[in-house]
Amino acid sequence: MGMPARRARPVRVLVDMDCVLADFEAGLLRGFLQRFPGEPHVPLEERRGFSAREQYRALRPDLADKVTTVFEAPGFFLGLEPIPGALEAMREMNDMQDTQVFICTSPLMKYDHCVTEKYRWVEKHLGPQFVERIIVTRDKTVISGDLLIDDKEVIQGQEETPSWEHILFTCCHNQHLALPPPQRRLRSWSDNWREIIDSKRGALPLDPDRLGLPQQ
Ligand SMILES: Nc1ncnc2c1ncn2[C@H]1C[C@H](O)[C@@H](COP(=O)(O)O)O1
Ligand SMILES: [Mg+2]
Repeated sequence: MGMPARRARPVRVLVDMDCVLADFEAGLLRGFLQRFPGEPHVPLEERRGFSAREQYRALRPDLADKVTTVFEAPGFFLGLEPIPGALEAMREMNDMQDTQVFICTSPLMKYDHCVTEKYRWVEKHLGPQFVERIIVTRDKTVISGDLLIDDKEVIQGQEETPSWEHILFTCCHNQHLALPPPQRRLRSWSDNWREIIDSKRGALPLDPDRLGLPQQ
């Protein structure tokens, strides 16, 4: 008998929510302009850095609290528009063989509306089967997966070497960043996310069922 063949493990993909599935940045700007007309604002093409709060603070210190009131307000997260192509990609990914999809999102520290509305957003746009796939955590490094598709340029936490490869999802605030090799980007949901998932399959053990090998 040779080495026992092990059953294939599915590729596990963790997909961030804000700026990857739900258009946080467009919703924030729209909400800010409605709530504070006449105040200076940061157009999307001028956004730099993950924290909108810090960029508004740099524009004028009192704007930091003003912009924060927009995303802490009831209805903000539920009202976000889906990122183009995101819902179709999630459904297709979820139907792919040997692929597990989870939505991995961080709540605001002021979580009152945010957490419930994230669940309601997923149910509204993707349906109840995806509600079962939601992981809410302030620390994504302790969640195990093969890929994390996320717009935040640096993802840190308790685990120094997370199991996943971080794929940077392009968003207005990160589009100008030059990534250190070998970090990869997904430029939009029209970009080749299938190829990125498939690139992880070679590293996994082979499935004896498919090869006609004896099972353990
Ligand atoms: N671009 C952003 N600016 C400020 N705050 C943001 C931004 N994107 C997301 N957030 C908030 C909303 C979420 O509750 C947390 C974490 O988001 P995540 O997409 O899970 O990193 O921060
Ligand atoms: Mg995000």
